[in-house]
Amino acid sequence: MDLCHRLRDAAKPYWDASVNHRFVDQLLAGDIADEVFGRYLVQDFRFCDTFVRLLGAAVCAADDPEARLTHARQLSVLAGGEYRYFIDSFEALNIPESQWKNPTLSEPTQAFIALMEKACDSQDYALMLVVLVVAEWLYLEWAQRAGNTLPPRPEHRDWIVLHNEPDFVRWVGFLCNELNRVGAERDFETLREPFVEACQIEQRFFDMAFDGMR
Ligand SMILES: Cc1ncc(CN)c(N)n1
Repeated sequence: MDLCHRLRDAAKPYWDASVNHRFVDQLLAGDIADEVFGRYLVQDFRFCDTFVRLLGAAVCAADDPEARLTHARQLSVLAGGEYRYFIDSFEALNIPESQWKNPTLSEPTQAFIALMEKACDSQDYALMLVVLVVAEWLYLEWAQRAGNTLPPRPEHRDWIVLHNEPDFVRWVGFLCNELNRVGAERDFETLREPFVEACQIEQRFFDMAFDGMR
């Protein structure tokens, strides 16, 4: 079994709970409450801001010119289509700028930002890849649960498609190959710990969307 699959196995309870979370069930069915989805998107917009910093740090830390360019290309996706998605969705959900610009950060948002900043500050490419792999591979797995019929509302449908379209599949494949490559010589425990922590936060992030709801 390759390193990424060993890491995923080590985090199995949190990984599976996230991929099969009721948030995902309701998003795929298109019947997620606007209040729940809106709360999630406002927090996720803040997550994505630090995620951009993490990708920028990976551009600096990567040990291979081709890998640097692949990370740089993905930055343009975040700054382009994904940014547009957030702005359009805030409008569709009637969330004013005053609410999404400076929200109070939820506990899992703070925890994820702290984990990403720690990886940035470490200048350790393998640690950056651990967080990138969890964030992207776990999202690919839940988005691949989508069947042929996607929900009709663009804010639901596009969030799924952004995470299962062919370019995203290739991006996740690249990240996993990179972690398998640069993590091969590393002590497993030093990678397992942040990997499991990131999976735990992913689960709490979906939980948070239902805060105050039944
Ligand atoms: C919390 C979280 N984790 C992962 C992703 C996918 N980039 C995201 N948008 N938000």
